[in-house]
Amino acid sequence: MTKKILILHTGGTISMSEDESGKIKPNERNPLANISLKNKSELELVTEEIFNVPSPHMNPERMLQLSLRIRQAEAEGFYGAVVTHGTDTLEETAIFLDLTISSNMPVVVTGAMRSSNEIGSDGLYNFRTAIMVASSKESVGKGVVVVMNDEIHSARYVTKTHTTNVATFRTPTFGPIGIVSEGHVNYVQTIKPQQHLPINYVVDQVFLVKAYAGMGTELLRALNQTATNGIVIEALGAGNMPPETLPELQALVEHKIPIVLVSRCFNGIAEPVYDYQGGGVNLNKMGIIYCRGLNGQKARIKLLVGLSAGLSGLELKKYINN
Ligand SMILES: NC(=O)C[C@H](N)C(=O)O
Repeated sequence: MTKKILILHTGGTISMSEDESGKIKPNERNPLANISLKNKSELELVTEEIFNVPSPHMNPERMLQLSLRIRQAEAEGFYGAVVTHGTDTLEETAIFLDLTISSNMPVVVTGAMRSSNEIGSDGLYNFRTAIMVASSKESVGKGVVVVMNDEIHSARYVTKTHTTNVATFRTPTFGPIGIVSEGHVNYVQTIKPQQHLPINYVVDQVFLVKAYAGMGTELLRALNQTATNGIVIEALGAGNMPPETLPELQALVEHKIPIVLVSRCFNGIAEPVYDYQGGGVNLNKMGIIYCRGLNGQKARIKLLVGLSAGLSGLELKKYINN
């Protein structure tokens, strides 16, 4: 039976090319139109250019538009979906889709580090591999995955780790969930299921701040406003903050602005472990929410999705904790 795969192009280097001076620019015609597949007769590719933007131009409204299109695709009989995307914010869009699409349909996000006409361009290759993964029966029920450089990563934990290397996408702490080799899709691990919130609207004013040695109250005070819906802090080590920040953190908690804490460390999980002034035990008692295993930019998307679904108080805490 022919499998229908929805291809959603959003832009990024995968759709760009290099000019004579070596500058990378968007194209009128998407270079991925030239794809050739081994099992073409078994697949029907339906292509839509939903956006044509570099990924620093992505935002939660566009992520929502993508999510809504994919949710509709299942009802239209699609077997799977492939999203091509710029790599700079790919991990944010991927987790947004993962948190907001509740179906078992395979959804694969991919991109490229080299534009279409550069030597060693990885765009067409990643695109073809992504289609292979999206059409594999092994991918059903795996949630949203990111496929780059022959690796399959969960949308939840994958992150961009290098500015230019084609092996930039990595999953710190947990590793990839699978690989593609010799045309075969191999999953090697499954990750914990999570709650899906199929939202239809997104809130704004959710901020991300990084902690540093000697941090004071200035940045946090600037965010202590009625318009602020939530704050994610990339805290120190296992989840600690400099003591000088405590009065302003307390003021934010009193103003009922949700504060979510992750670690600024590349590996590991933030947890309330240390019982000193500014240590995690203190922060947890104050009502600051710990988010396990996500990096700052992903925790921000999770907080934004939770708030957009109308969660607050204990419900929000439970959602973020899991
Ligand atoms: N490799 C890439 O796709 C980077 C590009 N700046 C983008 O995110 O759109």
